Amino acid sequence: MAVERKKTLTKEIVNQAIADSFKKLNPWVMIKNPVMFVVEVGTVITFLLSLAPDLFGSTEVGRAYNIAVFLILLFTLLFANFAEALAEGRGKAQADSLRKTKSDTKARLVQKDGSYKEVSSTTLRKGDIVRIEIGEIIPSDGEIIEGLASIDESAITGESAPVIKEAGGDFSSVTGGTRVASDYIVVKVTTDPGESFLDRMIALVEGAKRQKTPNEIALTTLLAVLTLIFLIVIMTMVPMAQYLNVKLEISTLIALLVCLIPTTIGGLLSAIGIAGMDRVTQFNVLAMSGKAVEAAGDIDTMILDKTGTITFGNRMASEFVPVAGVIAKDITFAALQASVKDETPEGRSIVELANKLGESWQTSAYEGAEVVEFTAETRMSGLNLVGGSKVRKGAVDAIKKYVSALGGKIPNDLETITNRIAKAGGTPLAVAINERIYGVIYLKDTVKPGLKERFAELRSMGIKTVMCTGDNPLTAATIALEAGVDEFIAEAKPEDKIAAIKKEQQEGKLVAMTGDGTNDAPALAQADVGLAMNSGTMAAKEAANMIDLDSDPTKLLSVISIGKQLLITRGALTTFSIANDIAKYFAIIPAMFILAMPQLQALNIMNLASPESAILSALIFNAIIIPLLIPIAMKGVKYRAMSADRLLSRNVLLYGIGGVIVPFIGIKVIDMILHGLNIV
Ligand SMILES: Nc1ncnc2c1ncn2[C@@H]1O[C@H](COP(=O)(O)OP(=O)(O)OP(=O)(O)O)[C@@H](O)[C@H]1O
Ligand SMILES: [K+]
Ligand SMILES: [Mg+2]
Repeated sequence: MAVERKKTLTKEIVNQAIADSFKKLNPWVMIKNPVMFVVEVGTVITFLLSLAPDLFGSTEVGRAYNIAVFLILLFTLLFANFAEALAEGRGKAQADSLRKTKSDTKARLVQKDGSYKEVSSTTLRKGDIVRIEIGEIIPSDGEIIEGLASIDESAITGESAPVIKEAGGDFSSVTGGTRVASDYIVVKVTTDPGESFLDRMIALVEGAKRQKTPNEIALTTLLAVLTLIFLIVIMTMVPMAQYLNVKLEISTLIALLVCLIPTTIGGLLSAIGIAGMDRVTQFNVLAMSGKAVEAAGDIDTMILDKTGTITFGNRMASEFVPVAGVIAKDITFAALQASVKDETPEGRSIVELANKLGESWQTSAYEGAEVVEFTAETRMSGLNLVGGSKVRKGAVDAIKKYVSALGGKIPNDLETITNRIAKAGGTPLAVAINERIYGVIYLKDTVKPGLKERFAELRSMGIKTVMCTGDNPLTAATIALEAGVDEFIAEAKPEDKIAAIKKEQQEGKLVAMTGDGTNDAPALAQADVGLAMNSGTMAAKEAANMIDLDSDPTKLLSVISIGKQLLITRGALTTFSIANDIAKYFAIIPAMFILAMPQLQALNIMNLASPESAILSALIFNAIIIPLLIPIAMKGVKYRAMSADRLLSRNVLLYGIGGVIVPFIGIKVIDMILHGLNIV
């Protein structure tokens, strides 16, 4: 396995994170986090005061006190940086291992005259044609235009079982860096250097292009405003204290400010976001943005495509059923004619079955015939023969319409045959030559196992599942029942899939869509969360904002849990951070004013050893709470499937009340230790 994804924190990652904690002290980096930037300014000022205590006027505190405040502030910064660096660490390690996969490979470029030329994979551009033989690494992303091969994708998916890829249809895309395990393929390159799937994956896991999510930006703004308010409050204390004849030391004011501004959440905020994205990657899902992961946490409706998503999508012809008055040989031959030029897996399986039944064809007989390719729009395909005959096969309703328009009659038993196939979950394709319907092709597909239980889980979370398919209503109903989705939409064209999503969105709902085909691409782009199957087409993968490397549609369930967990963790630690202030008030304010106003003794409920001890204890608590909370920030607050209201009240209670009580105990304990050690 080339990618070590399951590995937790290694010694190297921790060492690297320690080094990065110092690098991140760079003010240009720090200014992106206003709360910690204020701490950094305070650190610089107390550093200067440690060198020259009288720098800003006469003082009564000693140099040692200033040095203590400076060091605690420095550690506060380092702890916050460490949290972020640690969260980034695992992704960086994974990116390094992916980069090894990307190392320069040789490519066999197919030239205009059909001859081969060996070139470096880094020179390949969009539109180039390359041939890859058994055992070789695929040099770039592309679509197979010739051949069928099993591909070992373990380099990117970590999954060792090879997958079959072939020209035509929804399983034709290959990824640079994967290996051809059998046969050969000819591939048309679809990306220019530097823009490949692997490049994007590396940038993603490394967090190079990580952008703050709207939620994160909103919270950062709120924290910055809180910081500003506390800054103003503390500045107005100075004239007030002068009036009361109390001397307020600058280092004490800075300590107070740092204790009151939300440093806990400010220090952990980006670690929470990065770790959330990393958890998604652990599940073999590539999320292009944190925004998509957060949106997943709030999803109301999930729309799934059928073929290739709910089913495996390797639809194979299993039977040709003639309508009354047509002999078996004629329907078989009609089906064959309709499919000789159809490069989709469905089309090829029809040709194979016809061959097996003893029908063959001469290529020469079809020279000059006009190919009518399958589209999701027409839901038909076929040939216009030189003699003028038009052979068609396709979705039964589409063929019925086609034949009726030509003045043809619909056979009486067509419905019975179609219903039998559809009720078994198969896809019926009607076959017609001109205005006459000959019979039906039975295409078989298999529902992926284990879907029912997982959709039931989604239901218990209050999420509705809707299957949206191009297939007929009866097949759709059968598969919907077998898979356990709540609703289904049949005979859907690409625009109907978009319309279904828009309708839900207009009702104010957040919609997730999973799909694999080119026809799903617009819908994947329209959805708030678009999850493409890795087995699917490039178009689908490009339109989506998440890709499941295991091609499992229920993977969204894990992403939803992670999204919810991310939102809850952020909320819980914000609550905790702000609730902490109460204890710090009671520790510091009495300590600052007690000499001038003995009445304040009543506020000194914590009974701390001395004013200095009170301030330093609060500041130390403020610093060490950051590393103590790193495990929660990284792992996330445990998420249990329950209603949003219960979840909220539970967390407010736990982290709100905990946030008030914990620092009282913590500060008191630190004070006792400092006093016991005779430090203050
Ligand atoms: N090669 C083909 N030639 C003719 N008709 C086809 C062919 N492939 C599929 N069809 C018909 O067209 C319909 C629509 O196909 P499309 O690929 O858009 O959706 P689907 O595969 O049925 O469902 P989904 O959207 O869930 O993947 C199919 O249900 C089938 O009836
Ligand atoms: K604080
Ligand atoms: Mg599909």
